[in-house]
Amino acid sequence: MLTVDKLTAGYVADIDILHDVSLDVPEGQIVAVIGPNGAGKSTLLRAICGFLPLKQGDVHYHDQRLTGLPSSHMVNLGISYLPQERTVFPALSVERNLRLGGWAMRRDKARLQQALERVYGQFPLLFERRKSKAGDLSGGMQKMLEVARGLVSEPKLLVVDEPSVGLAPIVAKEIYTILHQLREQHLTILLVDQNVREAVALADHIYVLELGRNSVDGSRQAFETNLHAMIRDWLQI
Ligand SMILES: Nc1ncnc2c1ncn2[C@@H]1O[C@H](COP(=O)(O)OP(=O)(O)OP(=O)(O)O)[C@@H](O)[C@H]1O
Repeated sequence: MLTVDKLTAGYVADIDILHDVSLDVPEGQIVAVIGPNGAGKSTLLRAICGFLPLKQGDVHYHDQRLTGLPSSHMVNLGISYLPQERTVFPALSVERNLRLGGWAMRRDKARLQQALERVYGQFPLLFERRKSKAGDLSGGMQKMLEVARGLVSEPKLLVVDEPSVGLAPIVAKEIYTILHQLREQHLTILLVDQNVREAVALADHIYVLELGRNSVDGSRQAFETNLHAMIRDWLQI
């Protein structure tokens, strides 16, 4: 569904952060990218989603070349990107935030209403707080709102960067429960995560990025068997 082929990118002209990175995200699967701090995981998602120009390589989504397309096109193609940074509009209500997620369908009021009802069905806590200002929600609920807002547009591919960063472990657990539910619904997800254990538990296939390059990749089963050795390697203990 999504193919990244030998992608090279960086923030300034003469320094590359990613070098020849390749990966495949098959339809209906969850693919996780893990790796040490600064490996370039967030940079990879930014480059895939059009927020950072590629210096070399290609990104294809089905038969469409994404390379060079502006990030604003992604939602029309069925791709929803949830960056690591907080992106809720704190002064707007939960419902107004969700409606912004359905911006592309704003002229079709019945469809937007249906999409909201579907999302409220998945996130009953957000329905209860629909009139609250998003800024009054806890950090965990704000992240939940971001995920829900990303789903209003009925994406085919969800690109998620570090969904649990900054959240207390018990709250992070709720976010992973939501991602597991999305997996049951066969949504295709590309996930970047520092939480190796959760990422491996969730993903069908895992890629390790080190110093901006592909390291190993393999199935969840292979990683579960090797997880301890891998974490020891990273921590160098
Ligand atoms: N906006 C930016 N401008 C310039 N350099 C950046 C920018 N964002 C990240 N970098 C640099 O790119 C490199 C990779 O960072 P990136 O955030 O992609 O790594 P990461 O694997 O996601 O790590 P982390 O898990 O710590 O976020 C780092 O050296 C970082 O300093």
